[in-house]
Amino acid sequence: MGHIQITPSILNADLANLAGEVARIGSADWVHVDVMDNHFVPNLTLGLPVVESLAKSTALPMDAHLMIADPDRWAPAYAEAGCGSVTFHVEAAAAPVRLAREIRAQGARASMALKPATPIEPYEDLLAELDMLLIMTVEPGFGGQKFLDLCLPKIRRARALMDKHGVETWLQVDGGVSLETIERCAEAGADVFVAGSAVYSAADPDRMVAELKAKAEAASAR
Ligand SMILES: O=C(CO)[C@@H](O)[C@H](O)COP(=O)(O)O
Ligand SMILES: [Fe+2]
Repeated sequence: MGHIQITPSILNADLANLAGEVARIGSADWVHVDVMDNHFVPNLTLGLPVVESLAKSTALPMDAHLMIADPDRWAPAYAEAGCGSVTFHVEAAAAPVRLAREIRAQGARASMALKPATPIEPYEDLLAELDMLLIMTVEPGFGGQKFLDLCLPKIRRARALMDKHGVETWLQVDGGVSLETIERCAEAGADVFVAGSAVYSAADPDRMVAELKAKAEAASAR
């Protein structure tokens, strides 16, 4: 298991002031950027030119979460645009192994996401190709949704498969992560935590990042 990392999602931040919003989370490990295309998910956010500008405007590494159709076409470009980690959805990818290799070849960490109803078991042999596995804990598309406890057994099974194969793959959770739910995720074996509304609805977002991290660290040590 990697060390505990917090990657705030800017989805519910002030999108007219992205650089300023990212400056409010200086102690975060990554900035999580949700790219939605209104095809793979019923929502539209931002795309490559905005991500490229944002990557230049902050010292924090960018964690791009691509909720788009045809990631095979687009994901390597996000790595080229300066994202340190690029996540594609396996439900949308035509050739996930080739895509993960292309992302790595561009110098970024390759990550694959699973929606709540997508099982991990068919992808067991892909884990070594991935730097991170993202287990969604809400249906992708919107911030501020309620955490789905039904995803916890999958997090445990994914962690067990990673241990079995001895891989260094990080295990990220995304959706409804808060001070109330983060311990459950950490106890189940997650080590990278996306938090959107929990961070940006807090009076002091950077302090919330620290509080989330402390809770996850304590829970993962148990
Ligand atoms: O990918 C997504 C939603 O599809 C997430 O990154 C959310 O945007 C996180 O927001 P909260 O659920 O933490 O409010
Ligand atoms: Fe996300």
